[in-house]
Amino acid sequence: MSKLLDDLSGHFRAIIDGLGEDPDREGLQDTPMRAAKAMQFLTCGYQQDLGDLVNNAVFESAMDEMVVVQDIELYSMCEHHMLPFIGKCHIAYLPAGKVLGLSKFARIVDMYARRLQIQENLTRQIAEAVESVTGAKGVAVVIEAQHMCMMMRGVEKQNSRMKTSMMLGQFRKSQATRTEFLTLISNNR
Ligand SMILES: Nc1nc2c(ncn2[C@@H]2O[C@H](COP(=O)(O)OP(=O)(O)OP(=O)(O)O)[C@@H](O)[C@H]2O)c(=O)[nH]1
Ligand SMILES: [Zn+2]
Repeated sequence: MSKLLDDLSGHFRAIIDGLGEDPDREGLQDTPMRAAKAMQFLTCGYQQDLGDLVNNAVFESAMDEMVVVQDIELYSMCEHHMLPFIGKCHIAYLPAGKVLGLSKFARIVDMYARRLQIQENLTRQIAEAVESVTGAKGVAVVIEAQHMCMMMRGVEKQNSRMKTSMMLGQFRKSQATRTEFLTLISNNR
């Protein structure tokens, strides 16, 4: 077992103790280590590298129209409360001679989502990553998500959703390109 995991497990034991629970009672004995492993998984994006993740899956293509990958599930952790926010991510790009392997969009989303985040920064980081690996003429990212810190505590609003968008290159310059993207993702919902 790694020292990091052992340390994290010790911290979770202290949290359980701090909550007034008995970390040694039967049901909780393995909980600190389980929680440590779960938290390590939920933040494993810190250990990933964009180049390794894309693994050269960038292919030459004469395709120069918009490509959209819609409804990529997203699970992240808000950096203010360390509670989950959950939603969907839509990505579009205008290829400039190169297209990216389809699964890599989801991998890029996960790499940045599995960190402590705010939704706005997550949206920007995904857009910039897609731009840097594809050299696209434009990239657009929209995320719609629900934040557990708004639902389970605090203002306790169950139906509000946060929508964020990041438009780069042609998507920022051209209203028509932006509208085409937003129309495409609003169909078939
Ligand atoms: N902009 C943005 N805000 C977020 C995100 N996740 C959580 N927050 C907000 O971060 C803010 C933190 O506010 P604070 O007043 O410091 O914390 P708090 O007392 O727990 O706030 P309440 O949630 O209002 O009870 C809250 O308004 C949260 O709703 C996010 O992804 N983006
Ligand atoms: Zn929060």
